[in-house]
Amino acid sequence: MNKALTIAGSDSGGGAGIQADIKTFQELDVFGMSAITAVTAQNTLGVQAVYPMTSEAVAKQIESIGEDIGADAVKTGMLFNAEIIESVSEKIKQYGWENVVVDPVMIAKGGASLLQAEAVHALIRHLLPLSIVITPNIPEAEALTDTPIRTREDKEEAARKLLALGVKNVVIKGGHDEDPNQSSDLFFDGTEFVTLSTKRIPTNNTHGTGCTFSAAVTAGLANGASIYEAVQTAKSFIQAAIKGQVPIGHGHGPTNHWAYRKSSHKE
Ligand SMILES: Nc1ncnc2c1ncn2[C@@H]1O[C@H](COP(=O)(O)OP(=O)(O)OP(=O)(O)O)[C@@H](O)[C@H]1O
Ligand SMILES: Cc1ncc(CO)c(N)n1
Repeated sequence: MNKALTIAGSDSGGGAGIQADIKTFQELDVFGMSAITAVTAQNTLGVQAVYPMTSEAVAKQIESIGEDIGADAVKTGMLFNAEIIESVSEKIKQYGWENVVVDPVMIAKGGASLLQAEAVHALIRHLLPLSIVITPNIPEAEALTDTPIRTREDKEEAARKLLALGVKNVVIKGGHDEDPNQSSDLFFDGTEFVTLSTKRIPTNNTHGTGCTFSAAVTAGLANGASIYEAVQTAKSFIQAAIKGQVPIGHGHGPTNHWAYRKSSHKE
C-alpha cells in the first residue's frame, strides 16, 4: 500500500490545495493523507478568507502520521508563514522523509497571498534543501531567484540558481508562459534540461493545476517511479485533467481529476 502525505491548505471549493491533492493521490492508486496548514474560504471566483493553523497544530498532524502510518512520499503546498515552514521542515527531518516534493505556493490565481512575503526566505533556507524536487510556476521561480523570466535562457538561468540553493531537481511550470500553442515545463536535474510540452488548452478552468501537477509527481514517487518518470506521468495527468475540465462556478473552474483514468489515450 503506497501512501502519500500532503501538507497544504484546504480549498473549500475543492479544486486546489488539499482537496486536489487527495483526489489526485486516489486516482493514481495512492493512499492519501493530509496535514492542514490553513483553511481557506475559496471558490472559483477567488479566495474570500484565510485562516492559518498554528504551527503546533500542523506539527501535531504530521506527528500523528509519522508515529503510526508513515509516508512513501510527501508534498508541501500552501504553508502561509515562516513558523509553519520551520515546523514542517523539522518534522520532515525528524521522520527522515526523502521523497519530498515542494510546490512553493505563493499567490492564488486571483491574486490572494498564500505565503507571507517575509516567509520566502524561510522557504529557501529551511525547506528547499530537504526537497527531492520543487515545482515552481514562473512567478514563483522569479521570486525564489530574483530573476525575471521571459525567455528559455532565463528559465535555464533560474533553474541553475535554484540548484545552487540546494535543490536537487526542479520543474519550472509553463502555465504562465506567453506561448499560445504549447504549455511547456522545464525539468532540470543539474545535468540536463528537458522540456515537457503539451498543446495549450484554451480554457478558463485552470484552478488548481499546479497543486494537481505536484500531487501527481508525489503519487508517482510514492509508487516507486523515478523523478523524471513521475514528472512525465504528472504532465499527462494534468493535460487530461485540464482537457476534461469541470465547468462549475462563475470564475476559474477546477480541473477534472478523474479524466486521466477515463482517457483512452494518455498524451
Ligand atoms: N491552458 C493549459 N493547457 C495545457 N496545460 C496547462 C495549461 N495551463 C497550465 N498547464 C500545465 O499545468 C501545470 C501547472 O502549471 P501552472 O503554471 O498553471 O501552475 P500554477 O500556476 O502553480 O497553478 P495554480 O497556482 O493555479 O495551482 C503545468 O504542467 C502546465 O504546463
Ligand atoms: C489552498 C490552496 N492552495 C494552493 C492554491 C494554488 O492554486 C490555492 N488556490 N489554494
